[in-house]
Amino acid sequence: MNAMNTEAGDAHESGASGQIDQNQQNDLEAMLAAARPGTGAPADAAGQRCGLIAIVGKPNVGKSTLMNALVGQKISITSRKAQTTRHRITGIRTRGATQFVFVDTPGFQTRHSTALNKSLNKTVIGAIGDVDLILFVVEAGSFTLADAKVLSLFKPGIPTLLIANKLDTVHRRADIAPWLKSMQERHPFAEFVPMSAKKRDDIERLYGICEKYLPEQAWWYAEDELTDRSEKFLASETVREKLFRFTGDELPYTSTVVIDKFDEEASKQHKRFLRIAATIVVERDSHKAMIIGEKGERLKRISTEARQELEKLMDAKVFLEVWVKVRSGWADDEARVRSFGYE
Ligand SMILES: Nc1nc2c(ncn2[C@@H]2O[C@H](COP(=O)(O)OP(=O)(O)OP(=O)(O)O)[C@@H](O)[C@H]2O)c(=O)[nH]1
Repeated sequence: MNAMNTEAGDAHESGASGQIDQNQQNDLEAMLAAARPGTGAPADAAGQRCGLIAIVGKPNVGKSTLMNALVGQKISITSRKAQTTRHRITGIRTRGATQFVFVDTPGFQTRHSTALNKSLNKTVIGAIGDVDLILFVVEAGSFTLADAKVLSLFKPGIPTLLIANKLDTVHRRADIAPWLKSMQERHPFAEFVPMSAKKRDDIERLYGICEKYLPEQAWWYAEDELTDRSEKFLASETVREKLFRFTGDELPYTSTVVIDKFDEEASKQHKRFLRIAATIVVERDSHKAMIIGEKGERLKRISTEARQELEKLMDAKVFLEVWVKVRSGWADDEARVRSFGYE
């Protein structure tokens, strides 16, 4: 794009001095239109960069917060509760000549080894095998066994940045330098980035650092695309976020949301009308009661907030039904985990 912009500038100057004729002007406009993203493959990818970036780390270190800040809009679901991100989610951001394609990964579970956790760990390994850059996120000043287990999965050869996140919570900044030195001995990190995913300036700096590691190639997506996940997936993530928000720390992370119906129907009153049915699957009757709440109040709030958010997200009128079902022990049952879509 840079090359194209320069040519456009030159043409404008010569046009102003009367040196460019109408045919040349038409040719130039056609050439610029062909190079514009979203109108088909660029005719000339000169100067464009594009690549995959995996954001990896143990649960709760701030991976979703980081990706949302980098993509500039909420895509992945964040919450104070660990393990809310189960799926591989991509966020896309195009800035200047560079397209950053982010892969968020589930928190790496080391403590329990149920079928669900094994499936999560497989997703992490799958996500980092074929990327151009890994952002390994840890909490600044801390390195635990869980961090070490994630780090041990990395294949040599993929440049890895150590993202020392939540720097704003470190009171003794003097401790960071020796800690970084000890990290240098653990892995050949390409660079160290002490930062806070909640600080705009740090996010800006991070784009500049990541850019260098992405190969020169034509963009894969249109300039304004943010995610390639389906609306159905976003619907289940939205219900799940509300579920965890309204149940706090009481509900185990093994609870999940399955979308049973996602239909777009014709409507005279609304430009889009979506009929969605979701089932929250829990392990125990007591969890079901907790979600439903006194006289169904809690489930009503979960559904209402999810519907309102989905209407904004999908620019549509949404009719949402939410059910709660008990499936005891499903997190231990490999076939069931697969039937819910966690490969
Ligand atoms: N103070 C501070 N808090 C942060 C920062 N980044 C993230 N957090 C908080 O840390 C908590 C966990 O953040 P998430 O982004 O959900 O973490 P995650 O790594 O995606 O977690 P999982 O989905 O469980 O794998 C949230 O309460 C965030 O608000 C930061 O830079 N500073």
